[in-house]
Amino acid sequence: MRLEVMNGGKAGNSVTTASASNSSNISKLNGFNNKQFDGIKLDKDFIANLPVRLVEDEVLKVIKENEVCIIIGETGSGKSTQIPQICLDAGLHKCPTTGVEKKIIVTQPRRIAASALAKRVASERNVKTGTEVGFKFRFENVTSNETKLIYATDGILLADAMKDPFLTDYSMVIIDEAHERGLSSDTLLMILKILNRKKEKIGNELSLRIVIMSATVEAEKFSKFFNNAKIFAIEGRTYETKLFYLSRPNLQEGNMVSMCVDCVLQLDKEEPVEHDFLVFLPGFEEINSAVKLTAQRSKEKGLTLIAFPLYASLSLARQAQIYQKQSKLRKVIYATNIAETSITIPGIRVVIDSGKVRQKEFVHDLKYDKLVTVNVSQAQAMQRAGRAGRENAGKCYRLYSLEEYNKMLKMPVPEVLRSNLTSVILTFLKIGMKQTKSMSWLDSPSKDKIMAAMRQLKEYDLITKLPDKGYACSERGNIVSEFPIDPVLCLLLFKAEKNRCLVEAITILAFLSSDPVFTNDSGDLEDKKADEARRKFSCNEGDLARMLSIYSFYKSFKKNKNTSLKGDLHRYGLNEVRLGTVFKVRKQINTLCLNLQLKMESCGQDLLPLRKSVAEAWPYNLCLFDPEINGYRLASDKKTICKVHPTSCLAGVRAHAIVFSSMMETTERYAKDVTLVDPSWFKHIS
Ligand SMILES: Nc1ncnc2c1ncn2[C@@H]1O[C@H](COP(=O)(O)OP(=O)(O)OP(=O)(O)O)[C@@H](O)[C@H]1O
Repeated sequence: MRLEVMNGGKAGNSVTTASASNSSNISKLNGFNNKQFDGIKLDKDFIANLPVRLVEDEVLKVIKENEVCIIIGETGSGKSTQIPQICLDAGLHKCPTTGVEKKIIVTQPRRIAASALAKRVASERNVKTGTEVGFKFRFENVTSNETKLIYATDGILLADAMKDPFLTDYSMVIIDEAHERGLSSDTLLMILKILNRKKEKIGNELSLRIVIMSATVEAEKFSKFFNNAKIFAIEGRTYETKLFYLSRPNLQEGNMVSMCVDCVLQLDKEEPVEHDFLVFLPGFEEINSAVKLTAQRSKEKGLTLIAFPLYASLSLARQAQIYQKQSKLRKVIYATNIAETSITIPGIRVVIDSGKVRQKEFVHDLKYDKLVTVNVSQAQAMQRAGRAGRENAGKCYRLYSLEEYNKMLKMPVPEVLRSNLTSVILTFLKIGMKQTKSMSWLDSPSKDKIMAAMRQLKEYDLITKLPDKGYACSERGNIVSEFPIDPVLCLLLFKAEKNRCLVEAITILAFLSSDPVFTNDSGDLEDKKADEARRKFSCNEGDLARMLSIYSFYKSFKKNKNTSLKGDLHRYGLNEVRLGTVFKVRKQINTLCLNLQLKMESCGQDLLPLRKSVAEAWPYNLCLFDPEINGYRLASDKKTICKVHPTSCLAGVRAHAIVFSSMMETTERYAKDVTLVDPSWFKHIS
């Protein structure tokens, strides 16, 4: 198939004010040739000519003079790597009033960006990562006492804020890629605003600087939110990215994978072999298919293409493969939106954008999350295009027409508007807010949704009414807010403690808050092998029971030092890295339960108490089998029908009643991680 494309101009061109166009410097800087450090090539002139560096003094002045400011600049202009260094070199890691040494923290929506940026900045400063510059995310802390500049995921800073809302360890917080509007970064901004207001009230002097950065942020909205904070725009981009669109609207939605692979094969004929490709697809299923198809087609045609997957649940080691230089081979990386912001992958000169992204949406009426595939926003499309043209001029092929692009939303829908609000509200109450009315939202969810979340929190006994006015976290709510898991999932702990099976519940929660452990999910094994593995561990009681048997299998292998854990687990169709994560999460939950002095009891082989606990914790997730439709109906809303997910132990079993842990909607609605229950148990559950 010949892909018809039309030239659509260049990426960017949206900002004005401090002009720093350096295009005249670029031709002589092609290629990095100065110095090699940590495997990354650096060029001092190149850095000095980044648009941010050309207006360095103005940037610093704005940051110094304003407690809160918003900085916007094109992709690749040097925001994420240079602004934190400018601040560090100016001593802004010290408390502005007392001069005490603190830290600057820069938040990123994703782990891969946090670690890549820290490594890049450490290299630029000629220091080892983890000394002056480090990074932090769940289960990974590459910082030390010396660290003054930390790149971290926004979830990590949010966890810090829950413990210390005044963030006293930091002199400065930089929220990068604010346009993404993830739940953690929005919640953080709301906490920072409250913090600011509180400081004003108690007459505190300047102690924490806040900088909000993005290429595409809705600057005015953020400015208004922070009391008309100063906006500073940096003009200029390093290299051009030429945009191409389909000449006609894309009507082949179901054919996204083959369309992307066709595009890769076609461009392979046109582009020099040293130009690597980055292809954006919505999820790991499409990515694994695309990697396989590319390998197959490349072999058939004798092409020199090597394809890599990139998505969040891949191990960090496999993610890092994308950075390896491939001599005489063209690297083609198929990625989710994990590669959309902040990262620079050396060698990428061409981006192919399917225009789709997969995201979670909460169905408020029925109280479950569904996964949907939607069009990206224009802001996301711009970020994707921005991954080319970082070391040299680049190209971006959009697999949609200009007309389709113009119909896309300008900005992504903020996660707070499509999420269950229970955890956000719990966070607010935890930091001392008493009323939903006084919570400031960047985009306020509807009153109905806020009220529904409050009802759910009350129902689950996570909040209590205060004698005067408003609410506070209940004892149970305080406990739940300590856990790194969804509050609703957490309810299982309390029911299990009562039913004397907390040990089992902890293991299950560790599995439910980690990625699936069967290897085909990471593309390592054929589906057939993973299916075999699933059958091997299958349990009549359902998928949560299967998790327990996988866990004890893993533990016994781990104990046996004579065997090769990796080889054995692989043979059994299990992913060692993911099981390792489950192990760590389990340890974390276990420690929290011990600290809280919960009764650590096990139900042993008899899983009845555990199944009852599941029924009591998630009664809304009860589904009853309907032979007429050969499927299930949600007990709380009979119109809602679903199937058991094909990867479940109970797929194909006509069980009378089941409770699911999550629901997934693709072309069909699937109950996932299901447990066999008895409908009579529900009569006693309020
Ligand atoms: N890990 C890296 N390897 C090679 N070059 C890099 C790396 N990180 C950054 N660069 C170079 O530094 C430039 C500036 O990167 P930086 O991430 O600071 O820009 P940015 O304005 O934050 O971009 P974005 O908005 O896309 O995140 C990039 O265009 C790239 O040329």
